[in-house]
Amino acid sequence: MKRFFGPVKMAEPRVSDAEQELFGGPLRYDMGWSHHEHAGLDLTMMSALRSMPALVGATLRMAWSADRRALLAVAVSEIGQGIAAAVGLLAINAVMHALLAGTGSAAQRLHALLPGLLAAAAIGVVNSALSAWSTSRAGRLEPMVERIATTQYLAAAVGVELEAIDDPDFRRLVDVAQYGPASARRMIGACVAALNGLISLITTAGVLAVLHPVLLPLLILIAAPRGWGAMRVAQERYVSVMSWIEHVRASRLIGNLLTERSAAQEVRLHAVGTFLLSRYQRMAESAEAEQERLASSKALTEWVASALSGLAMAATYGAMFWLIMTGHMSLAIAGTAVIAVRTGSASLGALVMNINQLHEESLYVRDHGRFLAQAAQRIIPEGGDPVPEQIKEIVLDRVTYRYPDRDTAALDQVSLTLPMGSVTAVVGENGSGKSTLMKLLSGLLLPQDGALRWGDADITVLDRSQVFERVSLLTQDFQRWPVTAAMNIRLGRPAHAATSQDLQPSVDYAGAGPVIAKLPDGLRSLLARMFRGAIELSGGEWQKVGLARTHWRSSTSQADSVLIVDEPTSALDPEAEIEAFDRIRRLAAPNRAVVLVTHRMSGVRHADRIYVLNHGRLTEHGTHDELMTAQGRYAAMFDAQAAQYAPNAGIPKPAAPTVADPA
Ligand SMILES: Nc1ncnc2c1ncn2[C@@H]1O[C@H](COP(=O)(O)OP(=O)(O)OP(=O)(O)O)[C@@H](O)[C@H]1O
Repeated sequence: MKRFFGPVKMAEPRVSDAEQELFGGPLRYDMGWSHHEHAGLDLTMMSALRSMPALVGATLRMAWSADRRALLAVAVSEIGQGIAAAVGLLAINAVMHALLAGTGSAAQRLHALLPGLLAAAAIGVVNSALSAWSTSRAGRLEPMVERIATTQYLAAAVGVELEAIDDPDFRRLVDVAQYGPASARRMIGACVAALNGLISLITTAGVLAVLHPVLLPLLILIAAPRGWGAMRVAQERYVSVMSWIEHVRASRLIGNLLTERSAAQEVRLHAVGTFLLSRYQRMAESAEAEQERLASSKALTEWVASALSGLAMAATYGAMFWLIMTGHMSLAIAGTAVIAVRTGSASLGALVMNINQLHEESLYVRDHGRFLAQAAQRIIPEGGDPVPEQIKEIVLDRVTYRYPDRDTAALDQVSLTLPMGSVTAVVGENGSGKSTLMKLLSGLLLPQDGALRWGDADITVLDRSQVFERVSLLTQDFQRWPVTAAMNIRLGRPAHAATSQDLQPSVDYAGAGPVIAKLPDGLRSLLARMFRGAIELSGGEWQKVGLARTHWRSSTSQADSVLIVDEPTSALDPEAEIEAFDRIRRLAAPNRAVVLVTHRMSGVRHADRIYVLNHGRLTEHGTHDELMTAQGRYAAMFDAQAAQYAPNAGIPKPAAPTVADPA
């Protein structure tokens, strides 16, 4: 019994050996993120039914705000169809009476049939016209609702703090919620159909109750098992989708890697292709096994539901037979009742299916709603004090930051000052916290301890959008937008209109002139390999376009600002690298502080101040000469790099292996 009526449980994850091998275990949601809000994961029938009105209400509110006239038109036409169905039944009842209970000759009885038949025909015409009207209005509403839900989803995703995007739980919610808009669209159709079913059921039930009171409960008995079956199947499917979503995503990821350009070389050279392909197949097979399990479970549930419904149908006809035999029901009424029970059970069955679809879709709409609610809590706050035009310096005062899923702080009590007009370099080993420091400086992350001040104002009281306005960022993994070269530069400050002439100084500044000259359409060339006629640039060429974008951003604002460059030259050849560092230094202006993060020690020696980060702590700072004299970590890093280029250093000898290589 529990198998059919208990809460839907997630299938025990069966770990495929491919998953174990590639990911170290099963890739499944533990549903923990759902649990904390809705204790006991609301997948019982009653809780599903309880939460549905609110979710249907939310979708209808979206439809109302999209086009209230269309929504009203749908409601009116559906109510009209329901009334037409009841009037149609009454017309049939009149026909039955004329046929079975009428008196007179056959011709007279046929004449008496005519008004009822004509009325039924006219009602049929009205009904189909109303149905067509409803279909056309619902067809208008559906894409609008999907668009509104998608826009809400995207707006919420772009508006949240960077910390939320880095949070794995929130990221999962972002993934799950993407199904919400399409479900909201389908909910409109399901709402319309459910409304139609409900109204025609109410009217049919009204007619049945008038014909004989016992017919109504019997009608409900027929449809109840089907309703239960449909809901149960929907819940099982939802739980399955949720528990397998990571698995599906992982096997899709492997599939994509096999065809991706960036992986093409290793796929071939290391024979990764055939290896991953076999794992992909094994993972797909375990997903297929889950589909099969679901289909068998669905078949069993539906079979039980149909059997129970069939029993109820037999009981109904048995009761009618008994009523006729005992003279409690006339033959004419019984004839109409048979038709009404058939129409009623059909519309009840359809209603149940529609409510089931509503329920299934509402589960996804609920995730969408939950995402919007969480995003609203993690949104970058709007408003705040304006950032003063002149700020003199940006100060970090004993700032600490720890990523949500980490035990140790990425930055620990870091203090530094960035005066306007200066170039500050930050160096340190991999993972020492340089990029985290840049995210804090730019206002993308907020200090968890300590303070970050722009001039005299603490960043927490400032209008963050104005802080962002003042920051230019060039990172090594800057976005390569699949748009034209001109737009790639202009996206540094998209709100600022720009002609090709306006962008030319930025192109010249970045030394990107020869790159653009090589393109078939100059700045108008599309830079995206996936589109026909588009061009792909090399890594170094892209970096020049990135530098031009940064210049465009910096040159379009005169207010005091900060320019952050994080490994800007990683893909540049030695000559271009020297030029690039020179250009970056030249960007330091009286109204601009430049912060440079790099592993290339030659690029930092001319910086006004150099800070050395080690395991999230600032260990040294000073000018190049001061730090070299101090003979600390900086001097060691600088000497190590310089030694590789010293004229008499020769080719550096590889260190002797500490463990003998058996190969
Ligand atoms: N989004 C994140 N979520 C969790 N931990 C992170 C995240 N980003 C960085 N970290 C961790 O924070 C620490 C500092 O990382 P950060 O990227 O700031 O170092 P970095 O000095 O810029 O390194 P690299 O020179 O390799 O670019 C590392 O231990 C890293 O694993």
